[in-house]
Amino acid sequence: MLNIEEDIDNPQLFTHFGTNSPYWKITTDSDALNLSGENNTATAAIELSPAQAREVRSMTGVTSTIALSVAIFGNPIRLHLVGRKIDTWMWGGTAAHYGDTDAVAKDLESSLTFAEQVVSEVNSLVIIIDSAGKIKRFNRLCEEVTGVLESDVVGKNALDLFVNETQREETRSSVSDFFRQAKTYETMRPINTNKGVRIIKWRNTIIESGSGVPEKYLVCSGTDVTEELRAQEQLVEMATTDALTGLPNRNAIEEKITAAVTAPNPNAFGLLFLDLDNFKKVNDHYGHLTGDTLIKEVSVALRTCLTENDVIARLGGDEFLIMVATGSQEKVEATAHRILERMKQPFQLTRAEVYSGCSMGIAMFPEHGANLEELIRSADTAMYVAKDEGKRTFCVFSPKMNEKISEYVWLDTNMRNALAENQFELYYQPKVSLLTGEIDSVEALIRWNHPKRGLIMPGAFIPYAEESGLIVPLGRWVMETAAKQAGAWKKQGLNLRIAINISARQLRIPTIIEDFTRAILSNDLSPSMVDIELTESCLAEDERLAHRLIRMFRELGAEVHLDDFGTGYSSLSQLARLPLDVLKLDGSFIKSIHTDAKAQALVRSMVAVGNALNLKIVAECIETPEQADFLRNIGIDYAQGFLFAKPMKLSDLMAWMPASSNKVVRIVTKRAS
Ligand SMILES: Nc1nc2c(ncn2[C@@H]2O[C@@H]3COP(=O)(O)O[C@H]4[C@@H](O)[C@H](n5cnc6c(=O)[nH]c(N)nc65)O[C@@H]4COP(=O)(O)O[C@H]3[C@H]2O)c(=O)[nH]1
Repeated sequence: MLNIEEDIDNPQLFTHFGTNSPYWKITTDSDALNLSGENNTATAAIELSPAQAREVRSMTGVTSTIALSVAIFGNPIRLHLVGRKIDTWMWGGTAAHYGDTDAVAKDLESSLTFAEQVVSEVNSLVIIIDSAGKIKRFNRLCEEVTGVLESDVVGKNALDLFVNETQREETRSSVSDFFRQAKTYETMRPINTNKGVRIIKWRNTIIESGSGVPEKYLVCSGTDVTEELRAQEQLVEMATTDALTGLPNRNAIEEKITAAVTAPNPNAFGLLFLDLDNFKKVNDHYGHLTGDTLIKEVSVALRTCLTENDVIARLGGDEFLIMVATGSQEKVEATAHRILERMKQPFQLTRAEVYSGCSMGIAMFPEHGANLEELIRSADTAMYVAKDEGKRTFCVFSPKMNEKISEYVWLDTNMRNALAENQFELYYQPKVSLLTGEIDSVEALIRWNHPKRGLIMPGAFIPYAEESGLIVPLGRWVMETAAKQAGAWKKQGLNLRIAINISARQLRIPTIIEDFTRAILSNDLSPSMVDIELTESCLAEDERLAHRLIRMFRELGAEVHLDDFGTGYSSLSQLARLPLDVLKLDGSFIKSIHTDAKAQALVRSMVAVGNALNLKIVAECIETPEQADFLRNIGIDYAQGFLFAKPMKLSDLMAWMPASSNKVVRIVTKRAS
């Protein structure tokens, strides 16, 4: 271990400078070696020979030692200088005189060399700069990375050399703050390297100089984090981007919305929840690849309808969320209109040209939600209402919509139990011959006896059952119950046909024909005892499927009736193609039939169509004898309505039949098995 105090054998330095290790410096413009004590208390200029001065000036930026034989005020002394090149024009360090000078100097030099080697070889960029921003050290890695040699940069301003102009002033002030506060800190800076601009993470620490004039230095050790940052960016991008469309994903837009609503003075904005209409059909029909292409095309199209301040994200499937950067509801609605207009144009996909409408819900901040969850829920609710209102439209949220949604939630939980707990019941409404008054058949109409709510009519739950898929088990139950009833009547000697309603959604059940056949056979019936009522919407959804199933029902012996005729869009040619038995005129035409000439003309033309196609015609919702007379006079065969009988429970129907001799002449048994 080095003990400087004990090794002193010459008191000269202490006598002159008040210290055994005065500071030394030499500049480019003079060969005098300047020695000075602590706080410049005592100074001396020692003339060196040109060779000695050259030797001192050969010291590099890396600290090293040299020994010189000089005289101080005439007294010879062997001085050991420890120091380095400090500036482009100055060298400096600490001078000492030791008894075992060579050994000590060697020891010191090897420690310094070791430290220098560490600085040089360490796998970090190391730059040491002084409080004026001038470079003191620039290690090997810095040289490699920048292609600049240490000897060329020592004494030059680090910021001017390596920090780009835009960041220079900011960096300059943070460096001087740093010298003032002398705390270690980390910073990330782009620097120009021979591989282009790289991002370096710097750990900056202040150290006091160990030699020469006491000075603070900034030691910056840096690591190239460009790749790491890039990887992080990629991760962030993956976590916030929808892979299919490249749009922001749910996380990304939710973050934006949260930031917008939690800002100190939040601005009003609109949220637009968008869901494609009939996307499932495209997927089912053309396959998922085409479905994906459609989603991509739609995302491009949607962007063209937005301003650059709006944010659009794909939430998944065919759902998009748009944050419209305006506080005005009118402007959000204008955006929705633009989208609807754009979506009227077809999308050209590889295998097909596809029209894809959309339904949208709008929620405004802060009126329709104070936070992310409320806003998205409101926009989503409004979107569902838009779907419910016939799709290809948008709705602005209103609190009333929540009632509708809570009704859906109620239906969802209660309908599932209702089937298991036998709460459904079939009512029967007779269809009579207008000419004879005979009962032709009955229509089975479903009712729900809820233990608390009482009797619930089908209009209140069938649409929901269709949407949720509950229509599948419910429809099967109707089929089985109606067949069982027809079987029971058959056993009693009463051959009364029952018509059941089948919705468009039910036609898509692959086992529908099988279910029908099983219901008929297990009740020892012929299918001709059960008729099928389909609405025009069944034809609109998938005409080919409807056509095929109608044929199959008829091959089994069932009659197929087209319900609510006149309300849909069946063309004459379409009607002519369908193998139907009966056209059932919609009740809406009947209401004013005996007074309104327009309604009369319409009904007459529908009757003409029916006759031309050789179809039986049934009119529904007959409430007055005048309506019945008019319809009879224009040649309508059968009718159904409150005038004859309301839909009745089984027991009421059975009670009504025998006592109805003034209304019902007799029960007809046509095509009975
Ligand atoms: N104002 C008035 N109304 C009359 C008159 N005569 C009959 N009605 C009503 O008109 C509707 C006729 O049934 P729909 O057109 O098949 O229309 C049915 C049918 O589309 C559907 N539905 C009923 N039961 C079932 C079922 O088991 N399955 C399916 N999928 N749908 C059903 O629910 C709709 C409504 O059924 P309901 O409420 O029972 O309403 C029935 C019936 O009660 C009348 O003179 N005046």
